Amino acid sequence: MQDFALQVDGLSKHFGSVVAVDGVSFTIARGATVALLGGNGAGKTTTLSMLLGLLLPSSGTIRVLGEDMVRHRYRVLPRLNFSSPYVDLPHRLSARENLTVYGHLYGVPHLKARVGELERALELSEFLDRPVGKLSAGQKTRVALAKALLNRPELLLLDEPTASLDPDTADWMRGYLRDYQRASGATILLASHNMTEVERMCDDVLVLKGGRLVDQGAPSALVGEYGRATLEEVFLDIARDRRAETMP
Ligand SMILES: Nc1ncnc2c1ncn2[C@@H]1O[C@H](COP(=O)(O)OP(=O)(O)OP(=O)(O)O)[C@@H](O)[C@H]1O
Repeated sequence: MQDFALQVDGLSKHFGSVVAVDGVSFTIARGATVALLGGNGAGKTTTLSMLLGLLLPSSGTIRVLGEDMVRHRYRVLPRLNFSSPYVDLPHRLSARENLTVYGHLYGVPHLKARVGELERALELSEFLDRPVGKLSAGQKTRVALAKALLNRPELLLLDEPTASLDPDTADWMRGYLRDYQRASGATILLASHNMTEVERMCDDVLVLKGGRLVDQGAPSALVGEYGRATLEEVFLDIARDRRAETMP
């Protein structure tokens, strides 16, 4: 039997009359790197929030690392982590204090050494002792990624992980995440609007539109299926409902 990091079945989320996620089902094998794609308002952040146990689904089931997320999320939460530009770290605490507080919350052993490891790996030294509220957007993103890696998660959920990074730092960060994934065997699910990033990092993509899963597959397979040269063009076809015109 295949070992899944994520098994999602019939997942929906309604906010009053707004249907943010509408009957989404997918599985992600352990060790895969998968992208959640979709235009603004497609339901990516809502889906990630449900996978993290931050939002309760209106219906459907989620199994994370084999555990039912609604009934047993406390069993599985120590084994995953996330970063999101929409979740701020406490502003008055320095980056080091933030990492230390979160490290204690996650019960990270040898915490000082782990923060030191991440400081070196993610090159945080220059701003580690500054208040997070005073950091640039890109520096905050790096601290948020360090926070997400503190407990060496088996499942890493990343919402636009490189959105505020300059192209050089973004490229380096992608390399770091790929190395982490290879060394640890972790599974990564990332929401991104950067198609080049997705083509470089991801084994598979899940495409959401209006809360529904409208397509999925390996980036190269989708590019071939749509008769396009890049994933960016596939994305535009899906966003603009051009699939029928491009398919034989
Ligand atoms: N708490 C809420 N109350 C009402 N509607 C909500 C709430 N959260 C999300 N929505 C709506 O649900 C839909 C999906 O939003 P979501 O944030 O998941 O989209 P997204 O794919 O992450 O978009 P983006 O790329 O713009 O970040 C949107 O129409 C949004 O307005």
